[in-house]
Amino acid sequence: MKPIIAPSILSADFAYLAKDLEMLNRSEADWAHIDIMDGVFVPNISFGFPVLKYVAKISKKPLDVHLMIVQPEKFINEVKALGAHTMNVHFEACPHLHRVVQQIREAGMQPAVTLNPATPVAMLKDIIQDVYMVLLMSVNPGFGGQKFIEHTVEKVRELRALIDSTGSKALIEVDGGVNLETGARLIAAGADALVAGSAVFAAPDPEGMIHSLKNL
Ligand SMILES: O=C(CO)[C@H](O)[C@H](O)COP(=O)(O)O
Ligand SMILES: [Fe+2]
Repeated sequence: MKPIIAPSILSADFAYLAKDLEMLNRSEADWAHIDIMDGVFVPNISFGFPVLKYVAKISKKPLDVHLMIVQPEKFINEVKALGAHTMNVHFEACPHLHRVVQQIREAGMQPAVTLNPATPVAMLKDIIQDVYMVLLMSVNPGFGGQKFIEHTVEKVRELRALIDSTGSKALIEVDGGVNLETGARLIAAGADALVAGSAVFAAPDPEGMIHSLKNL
């Protein structure tokens, strides 16, 4: 099966965002990955809902929303109003993760749990049956264009084993430093979905790069 490809608009040209979103609409991308940062959970601020309202208007791709913010449960209604497909919340930002996952599902979105590089896969044991997807960060969240953390490949294998041993249907998505080389190894290890920011938007032919990632 071909991987799900979710280009991250964090690396798009914000001055010409509509142009980049229209490129994504034409491309073989499956989802548009949306990185929301609050300057508290991560040391950077990206964009918020007033901007994303227009992104949602132009994008024809389902939105894969990655919230790098504290108390993400406060924004379930705002994410829902965007028409988001997936709402990714960080394990490290949610002391009451089970409740947040339930609330996301009740709001009609697919709940996904994201792990920082230093959070072990084993922490997911009691939530893996309840989530649509697990997003493994392969860089420390906050910035695009960082170097891929090698240990993520082993984490994908561990997560695949956990999913298979519990009968969960959770998808495995990986985010950070994904390109054709790291992407191929992640898929071989059992990843279902790849997020790619700079690999797509800094490529001479972004649409061609999405095609190449899709056909890894
Ligand atoms: O969540 C993120 C950063 O926190 C981004 O999705 C990720 O960094 C994508 O950018 P790149 O592919 O350039 O690493
Ligand atoms: Fe992301």
